Amino acid sequence: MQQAFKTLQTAKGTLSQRGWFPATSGNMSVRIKCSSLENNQPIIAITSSGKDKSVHTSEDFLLVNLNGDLFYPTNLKPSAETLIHTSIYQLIPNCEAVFHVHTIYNNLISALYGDQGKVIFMKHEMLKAFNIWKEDASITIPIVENHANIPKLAEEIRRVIHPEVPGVLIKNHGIYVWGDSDFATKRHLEAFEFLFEYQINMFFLEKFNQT
Ligand SMILES: CSC[C@@H](O)[C@@H](O)C(=O)COP(=O)(O)O
Ligand SMILES: [Zn+2]
Repeated sequence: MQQAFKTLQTAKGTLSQRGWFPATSGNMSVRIKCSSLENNQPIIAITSSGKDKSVHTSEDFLLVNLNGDLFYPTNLKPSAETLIHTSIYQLIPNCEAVFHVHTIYNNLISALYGDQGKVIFMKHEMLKAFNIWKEDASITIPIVENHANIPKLAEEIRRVIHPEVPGVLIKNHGIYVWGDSDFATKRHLEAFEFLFEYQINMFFLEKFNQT
C-alpha cells in the first residue's frame, strides 16, 4: 500500500508541475499488488476527491475495491470518477495504472474532433510510445460526450474502450489513459499530449498559410 501511495505521489508531483491538474481537476489510480487484502479482491489506490494535486498531504490517496467500495482510510472521499477507473480495470485485465488529466490541448482536440467521435494520428514516430511499430502506423482515439452523471459517463467510456488503444477522450473535459505499469501509463499520457499539441499547432499553421 505504501509503495502504491508513493508511486501515485511521485507521478502526481511530476504531472502537476506541468500544469496538467488545474483547479483540482484530474485523478489517478494504481492497482495494489498485495492481493491478500480484502479476501483476494482486486484493490486500487486512488486519489481523494477535490484535492489540490500540486500539494502533498497525508489525505491524498485511499484504497477502494473494484466495486468502488471505500476500504482504507474510511474518513476520506474517493475521486468522484472512481467508477471510470474501476470500469477500466475491469475491462483491461493487464491494466496497472489509470491517469486522468484536463489539459488545454486535450480539450481543444476533443472539441475539434468530438463530433466525429474519434481522432486519428498517422505516421508519427511518437506512435512507438504505444508499441506500434508498423511503417504506416496509426492510432484512433475514441471521443465520448461528457456527462455530469458519472455512471452514464462510465457507460459511454466502457462502450468505446479498445484493448489496443490505451486512452479515451471526453469532450470538453479531458483524457483517461492507462497501461500495464505506472511507467507505461505516464508514457502513453505524454505521447497523447505530444500528439494533441502537434495537431493543434498544425491546425493553426495550415489556417495561417491559407490566409
Ligand atoms: C475542476 S473539477 C473536475 C472534476 O469534476 C473531475 O472532472 C475531476 O477530474 C476531478 O474530480 P475528483 O473528484 O477530484 O477526482
Ligand atoms: Zn475530470
